[in-house]
Amino acid sequence: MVANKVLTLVLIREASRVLLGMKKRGFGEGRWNGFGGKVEKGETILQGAIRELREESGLQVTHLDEVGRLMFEFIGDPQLLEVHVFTGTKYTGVPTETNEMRPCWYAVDKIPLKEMWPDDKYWFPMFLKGSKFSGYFKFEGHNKILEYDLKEVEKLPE
Ligand SMILES: Nc1[nH]c(=O)nc2c1ncn2[C@H]1C[C@H](O)[C@@H](COP(=O)(O)OP(=O)(O)OP(=O)(O)O)O1
Ligand SMILES: [Mg+2]
Ligand SMILES: [Mg+2]
Repeated sequence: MVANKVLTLVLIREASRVLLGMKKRGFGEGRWNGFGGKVEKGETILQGAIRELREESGLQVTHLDEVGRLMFEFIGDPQLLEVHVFTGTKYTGVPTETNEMRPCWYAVDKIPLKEMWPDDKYWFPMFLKGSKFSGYFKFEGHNKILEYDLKEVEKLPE
């Protein structure tokens, strides 16, 4: 058995806009996404989310809410990605471009779904209306979803 790779994804939200970043390098390069990355040894998943947000956007938060749990399988890779999606509305600092991300606010009705991971078009609407969601996506390469399962949930799995 291979342990899942645990990742975070943070979406900072205001009433009518969401902060996204253009990923400049590495996994998901060239796509708009939330901020996040690998959870490191010795930190909780929430601490990892807060740290990655600061490292990649310059924003500081003390609190985030977990709103989504997404599992990704890539054909040929036995390791599943377990992505914990968080959101927050209160922050300090100014979004700042980093080596990894170029931040930009997007109006909630102008989310650039065609330039995001293909799964986002399924779950982003759930996120925007304030629901919690849990999903699984099976990818062939980075562009093609072979199958998926997604539902709104009252409570995220443990
Ligand atoms: N299918 C998918 N849909 C999506 O919306 N976000 C995804 C995704 N698959 C991965 N992600 C997110 C999760 C996480 O925020 C990011 C991948 O982590 P990163 O490569 O950014 O890790 P790090 O920021 O730790 O990078 P390094 O510090 O360079 O190792 O992409
Ligand atoms: Mg990252
Ligand atoms: Mg990292």
